[in-house]
Amino acid sequence: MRGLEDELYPSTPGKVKIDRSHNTINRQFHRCFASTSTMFLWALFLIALTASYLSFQSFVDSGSRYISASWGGIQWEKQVHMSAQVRKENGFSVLVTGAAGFIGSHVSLALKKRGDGVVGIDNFNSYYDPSLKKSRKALLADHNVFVVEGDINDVKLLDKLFDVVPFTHVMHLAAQAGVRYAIENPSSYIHSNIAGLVTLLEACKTANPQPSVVWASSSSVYGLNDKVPFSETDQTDQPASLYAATKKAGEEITHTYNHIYGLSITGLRFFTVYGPWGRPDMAYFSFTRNILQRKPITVYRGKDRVDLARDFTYIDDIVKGCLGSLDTSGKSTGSGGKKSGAAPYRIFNLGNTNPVTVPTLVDILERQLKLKAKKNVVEMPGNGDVPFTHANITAARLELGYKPTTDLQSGLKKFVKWYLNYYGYNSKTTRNLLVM
Ligand SMILES: O=C(O)[C@H]1O[C@H](OP(=O)(O)OP(=O)(O)OC[C@H]2O[C@@H](n3ccc(=O)[nH]c3=O)[C@H](O)[C@@H]2O)[C@H](O)[C@@H](O)[C@H]1O
Repeated sequence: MRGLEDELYPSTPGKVKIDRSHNTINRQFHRCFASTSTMFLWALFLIALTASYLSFQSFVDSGSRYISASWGGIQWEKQVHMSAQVRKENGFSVLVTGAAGFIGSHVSLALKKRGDGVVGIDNFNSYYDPSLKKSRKALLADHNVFVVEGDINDVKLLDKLFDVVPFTHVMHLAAQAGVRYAIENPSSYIHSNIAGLVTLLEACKTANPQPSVVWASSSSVYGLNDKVPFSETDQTDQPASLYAATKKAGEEITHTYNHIYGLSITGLRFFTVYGPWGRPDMAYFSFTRNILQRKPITVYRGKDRVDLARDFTYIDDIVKGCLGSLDTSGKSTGSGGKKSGAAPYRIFNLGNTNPVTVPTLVDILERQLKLKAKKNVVEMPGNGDVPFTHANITAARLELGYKPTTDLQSGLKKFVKWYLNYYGYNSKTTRNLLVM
């Protein structure tokens, strides 16, 4: 008699026995029934296999975008405490979101250096090379800044952090950045820039004491505005990208939390920030990489062959603007989720006030790298870009003491120096590369 295992597998070809007994019909019926149930079992097995493969894939995908690292425990709390320790009179304890990001890591370091307590949070997503984020985290760890691996959408984590540390300020820099990537992955902008923002504001509103919040808006909110330079009072109701729309929505959402709960809010409209430890997705960074690797770069051009221009702003100037914002933010007025008076609501441009065209950016890089770029000049695709940006910084100058001091040439020099060093273009190799 064949066992269940035998029924699951077909007989060896060429070895099928012919059944000649008088019970043939009965046996054939059984055999037929057995082969149907075999097929059914196989089908079930395949469905289960496919389902587990798909769920494993989605686990891997989501895991690589939002690494859900574990947090909590005595040791973890100790690290958070240590990192939040204030080392000067009237210093702040600041929660920096997006601390392993470009601007976040620079701001965290500057705060720590002047004696404020800093705790970072970052989800280390894979929008660009997470190893660069890990290196920034390591750099911060060398300066006693602890970066918690977690997502700002994690309510329990935020509650825990506010439990452990009575943060005086939140510097909210975590976001899905990038103007053109929104075409590819719109939901990531909603996840970080809308849902994440609301989750964070909920935690801030409930915290006791309520922290003052300074957060990253963007020059992109000016969208199709053509009145130059861009002032904070200009219209911002014509965003050109989903990224810009989520940042504009952020300005409205933060206003609501200021109005209802008395949270002190300062929104900073950053203008194309660049510098060492920068973002690989941005033009100055990817142009440098491609030029060094002798790969072509694509230079976008506006209608009627007009060059695109940006008010490129150096990271150190932006850091000063962020610190100035924290220093002047004023207090939140609410407690236990209730407002007890009006709190400041402010928005500032942080730009350089000196727009430079993209071809000029390329010229500067060519000179500094001593290499010629292979340029493909194409018309700007309609995927969210705007033709130019130019900041009016009067308000920031008056209220924050903001005064940018680094022009594009000097800033790029520092960036290129960092880039060559970080990516191991040692002096010998670099000398080989520095041939026009
Ligand atoms: O101020 C902001 O709020 C935003 O600044 C930044 O956006 P952008 O000003 O668009 O910077 P970036 O991508 O470096 O492109 C610069 C120029 O190069 C052109 N560009 C770009 C890529 C390319 O391959 N070719 C090209 O010509 C391109 O057409 C553009 O003219 C941040 O990424 C964004 O997160 C947000 O913070």
